[in-house]
Amino acid sequence: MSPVTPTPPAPAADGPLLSVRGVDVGYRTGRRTRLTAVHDASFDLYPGQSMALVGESGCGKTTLGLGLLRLLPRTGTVSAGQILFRRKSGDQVDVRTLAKEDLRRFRWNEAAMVFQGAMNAFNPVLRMEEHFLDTFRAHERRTRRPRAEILEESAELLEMVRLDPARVLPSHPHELSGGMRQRALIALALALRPQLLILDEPTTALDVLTQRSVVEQLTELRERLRFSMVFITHDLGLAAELADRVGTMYAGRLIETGTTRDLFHRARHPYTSALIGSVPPVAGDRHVPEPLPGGPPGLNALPPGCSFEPRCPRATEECTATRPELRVLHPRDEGLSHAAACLHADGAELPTRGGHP
Ligand SMILES: Nc1ncnc2c1ncn2[C@@H]1O[C@H](COP(=O)(O)OP(=O)(O)OP(=O)(O)O)[C@@H](O)[C@H]1O
Repeated sequence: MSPVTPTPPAPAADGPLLSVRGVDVGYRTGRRTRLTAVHDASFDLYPGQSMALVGESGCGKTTLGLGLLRLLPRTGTVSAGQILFRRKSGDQVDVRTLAKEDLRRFRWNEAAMVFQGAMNAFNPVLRMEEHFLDTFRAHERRTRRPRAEILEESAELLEMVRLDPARVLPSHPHELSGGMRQRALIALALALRPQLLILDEPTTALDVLTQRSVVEQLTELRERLRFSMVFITHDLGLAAELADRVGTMYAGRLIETGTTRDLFHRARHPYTSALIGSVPPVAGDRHVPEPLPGGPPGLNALPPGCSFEPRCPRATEECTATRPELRVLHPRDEGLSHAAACLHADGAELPTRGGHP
């Protein structure tokens, strides 16, 4: 079988692939009511970077991920900000302004999403080969290609994620294991060589060994195809392993961003520190996990100051009145600055007991 088509060179390394600026995302919750689930999100993602979004349930990670590709449910909208994306052509577009047809081409060709729980992503009545044929035919710019040619390329994609095409292509989704489906979904998402892959809890439904192999394959694929990744996870071990950058979200806001090392070793926001402290370490360091009591505030009843203040061991009176902005503490190029939204971010070091790399 012919080798997989060589990867086009990554876009000019002189600018970000994705520039998210002041993005708000909300849902309509009633005839006159709205809920802002993501507030003022801003970050730059450069070609080849992998960024994890972490935080407790309901903090807005999935909403932000879906918003970036305008894949929100009907009731959801990106209501403010810009999502600037450098296309393969080199032009920069604001994803918010793409017209329907252009948006359809943008997805899969330039950016693709791997959803949580691969079963729901596939149509149960279609064989896997149909899913590949449909994806290529619906999104490719080229003129209609013969079925055999597309299937050959699909087989190469499946081999790339170490699946046997002869077994997978004729099967229906339910005839495959969860791990096989998840890998097939990753292969499908990469079919048109997008520059950006957004993964929402890519390994959650899988057993530990299968998780491991999916993680290894993602790492390998990223080295080979050089796409950028934003992945949403509850699993801090996965974040430490797959990401070179992390963004912590709390109550709809990005409250700390930096390199993986910054967040796991030099966290400057008490929430990041508590989140890391609340899970067992991946390796080494035998700290006893300390649960983080309470939960994030309701999004329509946010406290006037810092949203984390009611749970924060460091909170002072000032924190009840002033909402801290995400402030750069350690500037670096390529979106890698360490920034935290805490009035006391310059204070004493916070415990980082994660034992993560
Ligand atoms: N379709 C929707 N309609 C209304 N509100 C929604 C909808 N989807 C999500 N929300 C609300 O938006 C907020 C953010 O949810 P989101 O799923 O983005 O958080 P998350 O951090 O990804 O959580 P999880 O880790 O559990 O997936 C939550 O308060 C949630 O209830």
